[in-house]
Amino acid sequence: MILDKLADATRRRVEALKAQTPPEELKSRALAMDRGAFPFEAALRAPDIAVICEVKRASPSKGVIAGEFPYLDIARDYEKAGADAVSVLTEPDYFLGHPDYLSGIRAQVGLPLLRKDFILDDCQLYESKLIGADAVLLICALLDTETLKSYIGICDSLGLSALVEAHDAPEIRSALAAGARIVGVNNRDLRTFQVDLGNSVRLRPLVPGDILFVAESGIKTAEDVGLLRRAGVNAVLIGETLMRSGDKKAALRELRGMA
Ligand SMILES: O=C(O)c1ccccc1NCC(=O)[C@H](O)[C@H](O)COP(=O)(O)O
Repeated sequence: MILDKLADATRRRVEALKAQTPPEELKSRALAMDRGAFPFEAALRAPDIAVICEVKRASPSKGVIAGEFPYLDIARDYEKAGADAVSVLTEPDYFLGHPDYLSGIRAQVGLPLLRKDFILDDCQLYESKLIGADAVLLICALLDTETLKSYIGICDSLGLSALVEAHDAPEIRSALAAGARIVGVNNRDLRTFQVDLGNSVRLRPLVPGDILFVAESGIKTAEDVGLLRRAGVNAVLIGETLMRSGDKKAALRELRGMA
């Protein structure tokens, strides 16, 4: 299954990161940074459904999405188009991402930034803070409840928000037991790559109203966003649809049903 391959590749990157910089040094440098005021969470509490726009070059399900990849222009276009936050894929092996994409975007874009990667070790949380992330993705299928809880605690100490991703009811229960303040439901089944927006709609009632709910993956039209808005979703995370659009502003207006 793809998650096993992603986890194996991540473990190799974690070893390389630790060989490059001792974990204690990563930790002390990250903790010395300003903690901030959790801008990612604030952005998701928008009056209408918030849109997190993703900078995504390739994916395991779709292969290369963007042959040309002017990631700074893409992120700046998202900001000009009225995105609420930007998600940046930094995973190099299957998504052709890089941590430098996030730090480069941080230098030029004022929106809250989500680091989209596969976190398996606390040193990646410190690294995420150091490269300029405001939020990280924690995936229930990769982390047990105790580890999620511990990582959310580290995120809190750094001023990072944690988007805790679930795909089914047991994973939602694990996310909530770990203290997640933002739960993301992935509409893509990572075993089959089948997308079903009904997954977010069905799981929405399991998450209390004071916890932010993000619907992730496979969102293509204003009708999709409307369905999720009516289901009480706080935010949508959209990658491929926006990446394939030449006019980000028009695409975002269209998705929000404002065209
Ligand atoms: O996108 C994939 O193929 C994928 C495969 C395995 C693990 C994660 C994957 N995607 C990460 C994401 O969460 C999406 O990039 C994000 O939700 C946006 O999805 P989309 O709008 O469908 O590009």
